[in-house]
Amino acid sequence: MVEFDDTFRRQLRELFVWRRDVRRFRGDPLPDGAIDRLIETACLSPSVGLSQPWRFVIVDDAARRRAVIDDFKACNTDALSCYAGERAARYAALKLSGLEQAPGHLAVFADKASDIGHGLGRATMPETTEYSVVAAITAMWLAARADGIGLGWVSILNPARIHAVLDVPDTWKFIAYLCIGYPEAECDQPELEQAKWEHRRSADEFTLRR
Ligand SMILES: Cc1cc2c(cc1C)N(C[C@H](O)[C@H](O)[C@H](O)COP(=O)(O)O)c1[nH]c(=O)[nH]c(=O)c1N2
Repeated sequence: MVEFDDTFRRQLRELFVWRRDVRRFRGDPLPDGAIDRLIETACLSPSVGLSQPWRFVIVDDAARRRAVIDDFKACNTDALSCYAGERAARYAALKLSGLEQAPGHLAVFADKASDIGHGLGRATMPETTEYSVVAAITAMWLAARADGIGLGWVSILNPARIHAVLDVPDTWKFIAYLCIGYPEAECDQPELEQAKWEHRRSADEFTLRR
């Protein structure tokens, strides 16, 4: 039986507070096998029916990385055009990916066709496949931070384009593109909060009692 003491609980709380979405990476590379170890930890996550629908693609190929960066730039330009006035100026000033600097690129997909888990839990809620993959990404995000490694989630991308660039099976649904590396700085406040784009609100605002 494993027990966790107060010191551990305090540190775990600190891990949640200090986990960040990282867009600014130092240039130094990750140790050999670091991404594989994060994937192993992510694979301990809960999944609907134990379906383990997560599929990981470590992207090392320079041409594929370049294609992803180009897609991000195109999508980010489109996104900017949806804002006007002061909000547009604020959006334009945000740094919304570390794709160019991050030593590690990792794409994450959900396999919608896998029969692992024999369909348990998915009949009325097929989207639980994607939820399971997001649960794994969250675990990886925290595990990375515990190792001093930063992770940045990029969703300003065209899923069909990423699918084609990475040449993965049609049944895989694109969930996330992750930049991984050592952060330039540590902070206990989201970067979007520092940039005054949005602020973190209290849990009361999101909690109903019935
Ligand atoms: C599904 C999803 C998708 C994205 C993100 C997150 C998640 C959960 N986030 C990161 C997001 O902006 C960040 O989590 C919040 O601003 C809160 O900051 P911390 O994660 O607490 O640092 C994110 N950030 C970014 O710079 N570019 C992006 O495309 C995205 N996309």
